[in-house]
Amino acid sequence: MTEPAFQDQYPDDVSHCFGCGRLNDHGHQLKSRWDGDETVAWFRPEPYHTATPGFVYGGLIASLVDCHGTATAAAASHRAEGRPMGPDETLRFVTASLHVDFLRPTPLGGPLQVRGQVETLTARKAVVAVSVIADGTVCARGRVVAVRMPETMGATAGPAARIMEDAGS
Ligand SMILES: CCCCCCCC/C=C\CCCCCCCC(=O)SCCNC(=O)CCNC(=O)[C@H](O)C(C)(C)COP(=O)(O)OP(=O)(O)OC[C@H]1O[C@@H](n2cnc3c(N)ncnc32)[C@H](O)[C@@H]1OP(=O)(O)O
Repeated sequence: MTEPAFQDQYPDDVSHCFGCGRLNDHGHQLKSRWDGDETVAWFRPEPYHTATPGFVYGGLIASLVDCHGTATAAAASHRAEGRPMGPDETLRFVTASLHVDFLRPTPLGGPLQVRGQVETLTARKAVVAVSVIADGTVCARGRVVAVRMPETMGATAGPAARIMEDAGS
């Protein structure tokens, strides 16, 4: 049986992210899982994710790197601390820094493989290297610095909570 994706184990209050939130009907709903010591996610860009005809928009690629990187940070922290993932037991990370190198045009049409490797991990911070691969060719490489989420960013912390409620999500 396939393991549930990291993002499917996030508690509701952090599941509205445009890149990966399972409660965001308008978002990408990226799903990341372990593959040995690395992590992997698959995403098939739609025709409307175009940069120039036939190629994927770079902002979408950055979004995939971002959400796969932060999810990898959360999962790696759980693994390192020997804590099971789940809605009551959450180590939450947000993006402090997002760097992407676009090595070659990314073809639109097939699935993209997004792979993550943890470079460094401390209690408060993870650095994750991410590759975006189309048909076996690495088209973009990124690096995400993910930091444990401040309490002030939770969904119940500000105006966002009200907006989400109004939107019915
Ligand atoms: C597997 C199961 C999982 C289960 C459960 C998981 C739960 C899921 C939880 C959550 C999911 C959320 C959904 C995903 C989100 C998607 C990603 C986004 O779009 S997030 C939005 C964009 N990001 C922001 O809006 C942050 C805004 N910035 C901040 O709030 C702060 O600046 C923050 C928290 C990033 C840093 O806070 P400070 O400034 O108080 O922290 P200081 O102590 O200065 O830094 C901590 C460490 O980070 C480094 N650092 C900080 N900023 C850096 C930067 N820009 N570049 C490099 N390093 C940086 C520092 O050098 C320091 O490192 P040293 O500990 O000394 O090694």
